[in-house]
Amino acid sequence: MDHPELKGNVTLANHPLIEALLTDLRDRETPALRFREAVEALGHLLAYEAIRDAPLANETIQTPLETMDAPRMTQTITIVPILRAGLGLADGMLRLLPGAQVGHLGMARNEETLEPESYYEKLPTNVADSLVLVADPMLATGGSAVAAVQRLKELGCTQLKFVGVLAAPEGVKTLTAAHPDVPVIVAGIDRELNDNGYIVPGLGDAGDRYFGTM
Ligand SMILES: O=P(O)(O)OC[C@H]1O[C@H](OP(=O)(O)OP(=O)(O)O)[C@H](O)[C@@H]1O
Ligand SMILES: O=c1cc[nH]c(=O)[nH]1
Ligand SMILES: [Mg+2]
Repeated sequence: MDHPELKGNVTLANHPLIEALLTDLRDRETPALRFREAVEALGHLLAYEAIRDAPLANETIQTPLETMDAPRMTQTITIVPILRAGLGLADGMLRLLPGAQVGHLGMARNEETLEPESYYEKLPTNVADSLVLVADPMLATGGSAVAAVQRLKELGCTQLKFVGVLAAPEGVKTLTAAHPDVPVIVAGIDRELNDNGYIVPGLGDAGDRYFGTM
């Protein structure tokens, strides 16, 4: 499928593993345990894509055979899940980036207005000096992602990326228009939003399916 929103800073991470995991998430028959595993595995794979351009610095190390200069990642990374659904994605990302720090932003979408309402914030004091990976599986209207990035910019963050699983074209457009400097990495872009602000065909309510709160 052609995705006109795939331009500039938007990456559709494609790999057979990613596509198959996304199908598991979409399938209404997928049990909660498998849904959680698949979200976490996608966090792992999407983090791999998100740090593709991370800077490296050489360090002198000793192999069992000789001395050599070898690259290490030097950048501090902060993973910021948007609660609740971002938590599972962030867990998978952390498995790939065990040295990362984690900040939390609590946001709930008002079911009538579809506007995000902020209810919690806890971020590392040095967040502004780090590469911040905002994690939320769903980019629907884009309201939650725009507000999260806005808040992180208010705190001085300049290196931000949004990592998501499934987006609606509307969400991609809104996020990239509001924050053209922020790369967006997603596993899928669906057809549209329905009248209730759900992504279709989609996967339903990610937070409810992950936590079993249907
Ligand atoms: O792009 P938007 O239109 O803002 O919608 C996306 C948001 O909606 C969902 O969260 P929700 O508010 O349902 O909270 P939850 O994760 O606690 O279920 C999802 O996890 C995103 O945060
Ligand atoms: O389809 C959607 C839209 C917003 N949030 C979800 O969890 N799913
Ligand atoms: Mg929800």
